[in-house]
Amino acid sequence: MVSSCVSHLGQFGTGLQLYYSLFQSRNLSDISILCNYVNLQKLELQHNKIKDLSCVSHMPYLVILDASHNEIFNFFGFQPPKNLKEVNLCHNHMTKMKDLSAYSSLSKLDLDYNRFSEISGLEQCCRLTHLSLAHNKISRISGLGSLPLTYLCLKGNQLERIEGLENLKNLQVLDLSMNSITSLSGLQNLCLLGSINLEKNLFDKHKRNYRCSKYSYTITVFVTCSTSSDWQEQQDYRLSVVFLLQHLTVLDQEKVTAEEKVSSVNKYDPPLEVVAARDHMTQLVYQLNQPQVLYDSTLPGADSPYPMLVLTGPQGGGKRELGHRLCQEFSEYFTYGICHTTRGPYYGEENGVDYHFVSDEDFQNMIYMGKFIQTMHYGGHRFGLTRDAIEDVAREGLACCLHMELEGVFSLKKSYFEPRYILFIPTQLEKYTDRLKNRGLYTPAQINMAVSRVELYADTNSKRLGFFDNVIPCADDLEEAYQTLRQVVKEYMLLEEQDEGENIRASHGSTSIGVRFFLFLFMGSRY
Ligand SMILES: Nc1ncnc2c1ncn2[C@@H]1O[C@H](COP(=O)(O)OP(=O)(O)OP(=O)(O)O)[C@@H](O)[C@H]1O
Repeated sequence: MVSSCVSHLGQFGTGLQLYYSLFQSRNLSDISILCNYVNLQKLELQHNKIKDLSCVSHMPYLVILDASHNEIFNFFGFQPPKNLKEVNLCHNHMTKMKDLSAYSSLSKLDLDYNRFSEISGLEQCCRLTHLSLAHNKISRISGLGSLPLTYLCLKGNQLERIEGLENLKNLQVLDLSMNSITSLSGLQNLCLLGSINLEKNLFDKHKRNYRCSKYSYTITVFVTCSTSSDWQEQQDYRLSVVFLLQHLTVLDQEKVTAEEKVSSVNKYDPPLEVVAARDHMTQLVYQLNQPQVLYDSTLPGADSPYPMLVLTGPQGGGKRELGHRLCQEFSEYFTYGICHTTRGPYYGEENGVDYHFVSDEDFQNMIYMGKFIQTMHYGGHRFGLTRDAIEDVAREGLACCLHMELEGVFSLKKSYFEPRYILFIPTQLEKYTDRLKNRGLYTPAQINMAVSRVELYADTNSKRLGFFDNVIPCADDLEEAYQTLRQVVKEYMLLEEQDEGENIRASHGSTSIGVRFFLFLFMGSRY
């Protein structure tokens, strides 16, 4: 039978000089006669009843072997042809893989529809770029080491976790559909992955926390059922995968759109502008829903806006202490605007002095009541500046001094207030870290977050010219920073060092007149 096939099919060259041979669907079981065809380079044996491939040992030039849809039990039961590149052994009866290090040219291996329960013996196949093991009985991804795989299909197995892929740096296409996977964890480092199929798995409503490498935010990704018919859940699921795998172009056989990419970033790691715009919009909408109150003390005048000083910088870097000292020294001109927070008071902090300490519920109600100009989440707590806080200061004829994180600054910049923004930036990270540790208030994670945000401030300063009105480096000793701060503030106020006290007091008598004059200078000198 085989010899008649050989004589009829695919023969070129003469006699035993056969390069390409095709024996599809011939009901063949014994192909031992092929031992004589030593020059074969491509052999197609699919849809037969072949059990034994040992004749391949006699084909040193074989490059492509297709023995799919046969009855083979023995995995690679032949001596390695030196140049064997592509092997298809799908739809056979193989159960155990063996060491393939001798098959060093192997680049494509199809083993779908067998009975393998474990991936092994492939680690040394340093040219293997395509591996398909769909519809086997594999329950763990292992044995892939750092293969140069660009394509990996493990569809229809018994996988519960995504693991063992972290070193597949070249992976571009991954099919894990029809398994029992419940979490996306394990996909994080696949930065070249362009196409993934996760259909028909067991993702349910588990919350997963991923650390965003950039600024060490912890974001929560909701992994929802990919087979769910609920549109919103489906959207959340897609966005969370797209966020995790930023090079993705195809997800579950559907093209990933540019809109999805933007939405995923805006959802899970929004740029500061987006956070600020959302916060501003929220506060504005709730304010507009309330009866309008005229806040006359802080309304921008014809010549100048209401003066405010905003001290910003990473947590615990010194801005609060410096601000307090400034308000004490220049108490006739500045006082602190008191923000609201949902965090509990630290030892020594007083309600209504350091913050208004409120519950989450009260804070939320205040948002609904349109009380806030800006709010922000920080370290698991909420912080917010109300219009009343500024108004209380303004009614005393004083300028308002505030401290806040960068997101607050972005948000405040969208309002009609036009403060001076002074950035305090730690210059020695080690000392800044020690300072945070010594305060004894923060967990290691909080310290890491605060320290990692120094870069965010520095980046904002270097990329946005004029975003901060002044930048004051903060070394370990805050004295120098304070002297710079007072100098800066005096320059705003157009005060000369030698006669500052008399000058202002003598010229303007009462505090409020003095302040009004100072306010004019304060804001006017800016433009
Ligand atoms: N309304 C607000 N908007 C944005 N950020 C705010 C607001 N109020 C306070 N913050 C900032 O939130 C961060 C956390 O506030 P918290 O009072 O817990 O800080 P802290 O540990 O006392 O450190 P710091 O000495 O920098 O204030 C600080 O950087 C603070 O300046």
